[in-house]
Amino acid sequence: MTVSIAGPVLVLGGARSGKSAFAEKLVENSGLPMHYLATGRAFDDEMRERIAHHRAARSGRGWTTHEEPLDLVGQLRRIDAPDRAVLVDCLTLWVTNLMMEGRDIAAEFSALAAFLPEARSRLVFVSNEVGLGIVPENRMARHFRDHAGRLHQVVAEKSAEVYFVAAGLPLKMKG
Ligand SMILES: Nc1nc2c(ncn2[C@@H]2O[C@H](COP(=O)(O)OP(=O)(O)OP(=O)(O)O)[C@@H](O)[C@H]2O)c(=O)[nH]1
Repeated sequence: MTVSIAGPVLVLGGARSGKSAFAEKLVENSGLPMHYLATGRAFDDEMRERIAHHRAARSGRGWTTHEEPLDLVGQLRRIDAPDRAVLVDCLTLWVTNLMMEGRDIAAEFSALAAFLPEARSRLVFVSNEVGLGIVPENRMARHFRDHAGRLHQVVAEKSAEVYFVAAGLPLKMKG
């Protein structure tokens, strides 16, 4: 059964919540050509292994993979096309990469917000909800948490559907 994706979709959740698997299922059920845009970078062997595992799990299932750690909006524009689904995994790693490179975070978020209503492809964004714990002691972690929270609000506002996934169970929050 195909289930259409009406507009941008945001899938939030904690680590190992099952958010990526749920987002992949949404895209696979759309019946559209499937593009996976990874923002993650392999900094060490453990991350290299995780990425290899994800690539192996997607292989043979019809996914085209793109890797773009920084220029998310540029890459979304480059691959934008009607009748195509694009899964972005994940927004929090994008924020991490922008912070590490000292990029203008507000300008990047505005560019994404401006692109969303123009997008022709069906977009599904995965992101980590990192704002539920105690206030981090470290300044950079506090900034990261604030940026992620702001970005989620921006994307949620422009999304047709928003989900929160915990323990593998999706809770629909919008749409
Ligand atoms: N560079 C690159 N990164 C990838 C690729 N496939 C997956 N990733 C990254 O792997 C990350 C997810 O890895 P995990 O840490 O295992 O997943 P998780 O977010 O903790 O767990 P879930 O809640 O189940 O999604 C994503 O954010 C992607 O950016 C790929 O082909 N290339």
